[in-house]
Amino acid sequence: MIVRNLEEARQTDRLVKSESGTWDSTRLSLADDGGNCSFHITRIYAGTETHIHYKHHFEAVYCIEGEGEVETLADGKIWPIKPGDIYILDQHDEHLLRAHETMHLACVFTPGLTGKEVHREDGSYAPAEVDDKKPL
Ligand SMILES: CC(=O)NCC[C@H](N)C(=O)O
Repeated sequence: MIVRNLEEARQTDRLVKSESGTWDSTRLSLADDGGNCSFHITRIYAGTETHIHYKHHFEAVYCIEGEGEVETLADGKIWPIKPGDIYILDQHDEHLLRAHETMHLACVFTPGLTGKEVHREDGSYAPAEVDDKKPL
């Protein structure tokens, strides 16, 4: 059993600030907890746009607070996002995330992030390392 608290986690290195200056994210659960996922509370700052393209991860994003939109680049479609909405990047969809107000999002990544990833220029995180010492 593991119990953590958001405000306490924000006082530790679980709080990560983006190099782009457009978001921060508190990694409440990471891959080393043992599940094949990680769980984050992410704040997307008001008035910003972030280019994201998770080529190696599946991500589900639930909006708790704040409004914005996602533009999927393959089709130019704009998806308004408000509290209560979930968007699911089931196709590794390349997108722009725009926040009209600061958005508070609960994000689940599969496979889970280790916490050391940085957003690369193409908007992705590197693939999870294969643990080849793990028994099959
Ligand atoms: C919604 C989204 O993917 N924002 C970027 C940050 C990401 N949630 C993370 O925690 O690394």
